[in-house]
Amino acid sequence: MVELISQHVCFDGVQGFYKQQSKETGLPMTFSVYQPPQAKHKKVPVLFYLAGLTCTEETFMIKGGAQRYAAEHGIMLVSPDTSPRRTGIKGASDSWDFGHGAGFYIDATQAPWSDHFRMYSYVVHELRNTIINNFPALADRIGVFGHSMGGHGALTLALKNPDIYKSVSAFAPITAPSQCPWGEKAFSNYLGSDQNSWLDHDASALMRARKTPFPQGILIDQGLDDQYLDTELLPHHFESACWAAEQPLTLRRHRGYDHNYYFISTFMQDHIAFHSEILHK
Ligand SMILES: N[C@@H](CCC(=O)N[C@@H](CS)C(=O)NCC(=O)O)C(=O)O
Repeated sequence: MVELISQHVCFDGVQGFYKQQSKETGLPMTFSVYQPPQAKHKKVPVLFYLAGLTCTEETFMIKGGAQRYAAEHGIMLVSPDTSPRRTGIKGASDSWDFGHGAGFYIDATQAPWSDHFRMYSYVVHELRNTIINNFPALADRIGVFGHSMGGHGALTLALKNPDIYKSVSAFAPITAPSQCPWGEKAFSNYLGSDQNSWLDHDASALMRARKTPFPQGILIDQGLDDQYLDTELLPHHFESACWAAEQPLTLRRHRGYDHNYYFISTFMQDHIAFHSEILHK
């Protein structure tokens, strides 16, 4: 059962915040949905947005500036929280880049995380079914995008499920988590020390093992003044993986922009248009 927390008219559509008891995480999960005005009369394509470290289901809806463009294109927006909350796991709130607010869109295999930190199955299966069953959503026209940790989530979820996600893009994604401090911290705790298991959640490694998974292209925007560019994000790894996989990639590097939502909102219009063109075909 989906519980409505609040809703607001926005660009003639409806911005809503919801809560649902999750079977995957075993806890109540919050999520947000923007229904464009077209959804009053017909089912519309759906675009999932996965946010970054420390964010919630509100961050993108408040700061991304996406609703105006989603209303123009007739696209529904869905954004989950970035992890289960109030897990009771010791230390889960101690750091900003791991635990609560940092689910990394994977299913943890290691205790004590594995009971609740199941964001991959929650987003790919449970939340998707919730949206299809409770909102005017077209089940076969789903795209995914995200930022930073959520950019990693978008790329890996799409690469693992090209049958589900027809379009994928990202803002400043973590592209090779098995080779950066954020990813190493999360994966060693959630997945354990066997680094082979990490590669199944590493966008660059996944891309290298595929052949043109998204023939209509992938769009990535990256700020060149992003403080995490050379330590955590490493877009050149994904760029060379796409080259090896013959995957068309538009990777735009922007002088002056940093890691935050001022950067994201600047290029939001292009991302919504990119997804709309593929999802409406
Ligand atoms: N350590 C800092 C930075 C965390 C950070 O930059 N998070 C990014 C995602 S990796 C973000 O989107 N923050 C939310 C925001 O800018 O509103 C904090 O806790 O605020």
